[in-house]
Amino acid sequence: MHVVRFRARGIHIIRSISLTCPKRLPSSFAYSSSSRPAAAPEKMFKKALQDHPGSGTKPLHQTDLLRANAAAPSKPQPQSQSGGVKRKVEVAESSLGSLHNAVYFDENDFDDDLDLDEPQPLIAPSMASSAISKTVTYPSLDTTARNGQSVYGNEYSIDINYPDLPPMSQEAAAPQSSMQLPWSSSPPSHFQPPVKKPRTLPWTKEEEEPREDKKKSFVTPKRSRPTEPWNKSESTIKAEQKELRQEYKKTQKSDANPKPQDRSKIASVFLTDEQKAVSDAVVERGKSMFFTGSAGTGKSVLMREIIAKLRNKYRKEPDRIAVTASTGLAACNIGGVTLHSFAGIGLGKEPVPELVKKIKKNQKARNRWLRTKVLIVDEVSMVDGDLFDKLEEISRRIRNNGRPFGGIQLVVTGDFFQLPPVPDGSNREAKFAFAAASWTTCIQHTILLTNIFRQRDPEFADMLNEMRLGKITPRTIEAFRRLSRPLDVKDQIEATELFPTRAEVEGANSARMARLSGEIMRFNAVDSGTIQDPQHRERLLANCMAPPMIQLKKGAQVMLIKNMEDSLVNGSIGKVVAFMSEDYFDSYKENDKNFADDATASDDERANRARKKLKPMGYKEGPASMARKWPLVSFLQPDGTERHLLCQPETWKIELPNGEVQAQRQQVPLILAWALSIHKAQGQTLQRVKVDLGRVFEKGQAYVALSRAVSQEGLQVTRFEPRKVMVHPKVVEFYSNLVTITEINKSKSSSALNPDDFDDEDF
Ligand SMILES: Nc1ncnc2c1ncn2[C@@H]1O[C@H](COP(=O)(O)OP(=O)(O)OP(=O)(O)O)[C@@H](O)[C@H]1O
Ligand SMILES: [Mg+2]
Repeated sequence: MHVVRFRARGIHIIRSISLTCPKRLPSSFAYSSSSRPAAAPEKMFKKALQDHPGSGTKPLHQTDLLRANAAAPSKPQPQSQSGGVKRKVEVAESSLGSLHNAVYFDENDFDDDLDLDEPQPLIAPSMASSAISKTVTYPSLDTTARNGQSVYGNEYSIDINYPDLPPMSQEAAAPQSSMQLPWSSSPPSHFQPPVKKPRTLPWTKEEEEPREDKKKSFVTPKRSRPTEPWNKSESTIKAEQKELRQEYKKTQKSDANPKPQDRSKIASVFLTDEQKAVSDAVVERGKSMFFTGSAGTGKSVLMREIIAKLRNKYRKEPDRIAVTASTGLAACNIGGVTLHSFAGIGLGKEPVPELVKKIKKNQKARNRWLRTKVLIVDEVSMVDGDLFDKLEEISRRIRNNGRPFGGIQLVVTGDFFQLPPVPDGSNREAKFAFAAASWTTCIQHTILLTNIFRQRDPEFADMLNEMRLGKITPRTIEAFRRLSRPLDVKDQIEATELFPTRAEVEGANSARMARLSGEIMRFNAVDSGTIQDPQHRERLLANCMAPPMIQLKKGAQVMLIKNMEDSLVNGSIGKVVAFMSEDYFDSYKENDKNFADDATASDDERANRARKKLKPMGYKEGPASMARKWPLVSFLQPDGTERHLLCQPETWKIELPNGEVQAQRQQVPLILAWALSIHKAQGQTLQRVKVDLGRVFEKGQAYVALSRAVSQEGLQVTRFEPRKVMVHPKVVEFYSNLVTITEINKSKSSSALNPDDFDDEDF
């Protein structure tokens, strides 16, 4: 891949001009295509990461451009279409405050730290979920990308041979909160993350070689006859010793070679060159970066990788990394806290000196500011510019360090074409973070990611990119209007309808639930954490993806809201097929031969037959049936297969950088998914989506909603109106500075970038 650097106003673009079809990326993805050979992208990138001096507010001169090599892109990049976007863009009315209240979580996102000094209870481990799978043919299903949060479900794996990854170090794999608390007397094993035991139904046996531990659980271990220790013969002792040695060898072997499934769960995603370049710049060189790109360019995947690597880098001082996001929902998704919560500024309305006083009074908040070396900010498009400036000044003052952001390294991501900052109730128009006075001094490098992973169809990706930039051609308008037809689906999974307001979502989901017959099963969350005040805790958890209570019935359409395994990820859609206890579920595998003929039966039939067959075998309905029943969900996978998961409670944490879990929720990892709010859908990848554009009212909403879909076949759009595609002119202007390189390269081929421009001295 060729990498070109462009520097203007403190902005660098690392752009792939040529994808020489890297191992992991099918060449159909070579969006930005050129046939020139690559020239040491690593070196060029190093050059691109040259320390940025001072404010970086130089005006854009063409002489500022550097070229990595003589290869100009043979075809303009999709993003480059915004270059010179001068057309009038529609701006939505500002009086939308009431609608915002219905959609966004306003003060719920902004907690204060008053209760931080309360004692910390031990954290309960999350319960394991169990998975089973079988193959079913789903006609006309798109087989494209999975959910945005899956770093394991690499949808291109069919095309590419990946090398085996080395196992991740334990420090990297274990979440921060699993570290032993210094004051605790519990043994270290109590702080290890719970081991998940995937469970397999018998009919999956032919497809999947059972893992070592499963094999063990099926086989009754050989035991030597009990003998009094003083009454053992020499040969018995020798036999026992031999057995012990073999056992020991086995355990050693399995420790050295993690099971394939475990490895897939902890394995890193294969980053593309541009993603890797960003990761190296952040982790190895400590650069302050903003990486952005269209929906589906892997920003979230990259951010998760960066967080994992940084956690590994600072494994001895985990509180050096602060993981934050603009909203509670986004924070919950990456296991962090809101930016407000991290800062300890409450709503943050006061002037900086008052906020500084407030923080200084709060020892924990003050310590956070002093200890933090890297501040991660996800979904920055919803961070207010004035807040960014305030935080920058607060950091300098509290840390007594005059460098930008008090010397803290910033790692920021998001797409400003997506949802904008939440208005604060005043009439003031929300200010984007990039418009903050301190933005250019704090962000040393801006990187535009260009490979779109979510949509494999380049035509669809182009349509969405036009929409993103607010520059829709008549041809694209026509194409979107053609998508008003109902989806042609032959299985049970319906398209998830996206709505702008929560009320619409709740209305749609309850109407569908009411249509189902059958018993309602209610699942209440178990909340805990260091915040003892129930209201405060509730406020913190209000933005958690998992609801405090969920009602389900057999046949309910649900979305998985946690990454479980490579193909069962946040965003997977499925149907509840049964409710059963863990013991009952286990009975399947223990009696697998009895169910071998069940492959064609429905899950209900299977469960009934199982019950009948188990009874004569000594299965008692007693304790097992009294035990808590969990939803068994049949999930649809991108390749058209079906996979079953017994959905037992998972844990969501609101965790401070020092590992303190302010609040946590244990709940079944499901939400109803006939309908979903656009706010909750942000960041998701969905196979089947339905959007009524007549309802959208906010800039970026239409783009966020439609760009969740992976294919045109899986997208239904009604009332498509170009005027509904609202783009903020300031965002267009900001991005136009990032993408004018193609134009400039085209018009000024003599200023072709030279590889020598990427010498290391530039750093
Ligand atoms: N390097 C990669 N290799 C393969 N697939 C990837 C890679 N990076 C991302 N993906 C896949 O692309 C899809 C979109 O990724 P992701 O959600 O990170 O995009 P995003 O830029 O955060 O999108 P959005 O702006 O909508 O949040 C996911 O299915 C993810 O698994
Ligand atoms: Mg994302």
